[in-house]
Amino acid sequence: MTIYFYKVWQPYGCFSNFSSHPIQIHGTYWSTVEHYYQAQKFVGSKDAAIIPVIHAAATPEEAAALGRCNSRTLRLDWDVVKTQVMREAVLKKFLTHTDIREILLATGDEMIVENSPTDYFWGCGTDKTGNNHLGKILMNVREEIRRLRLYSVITSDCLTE
Ligand SMILES: Nc1nc(O)c(N)c(N[C@@H]2O[C@H](COP(=O)(O)O)[C@@H](O)[C@H]2O)n1
Repeated sequence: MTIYFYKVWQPYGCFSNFSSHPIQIHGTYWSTVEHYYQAQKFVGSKDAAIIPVIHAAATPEEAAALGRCNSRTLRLDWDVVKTQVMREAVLKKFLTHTDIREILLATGDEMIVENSPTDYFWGCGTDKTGNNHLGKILMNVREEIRRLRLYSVITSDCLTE
């Protein structure tokens, strides 16, 4: 059975990048994956001054609005790197937070889909034909964590909180 998620207050809301699960990447804490992802759009761009503003945004909605403002210039390689940026942040989120890691692992091999009515890149869009890249990343991260868990059993290592 396909697992659909979108808003944080709906079933599987912890899979949303807007969920309140902070991450630390390259020594900096980010309130949500969405804060980190939106800020990365401007690394090395002439509008990089917006990065600390996005970092300090009170909500992921505010961070997204800042990052989506059309008058700012995105980094030149954004379309090339954005999927990798997202994967790194989503992996970090599920390695950091034990409770949601267990929820992700408990989905077994089910298909996971971001049920966004508007986004045909990260989600499936209103007619379900979208690319669902966020769902694909979540399934890939699920596999990666299973691999790491197997490795930790073999080596008696631990996944750290
Ligand atoms: N508007 C909105 N509300 C939510 O609750 C969402 N989960 C999303 N989707 C996320 O938006 C991000 C993509 O942003 P850009 O279009 O690249 O600026 C990504 O994190 C989606 O998962 N949108």
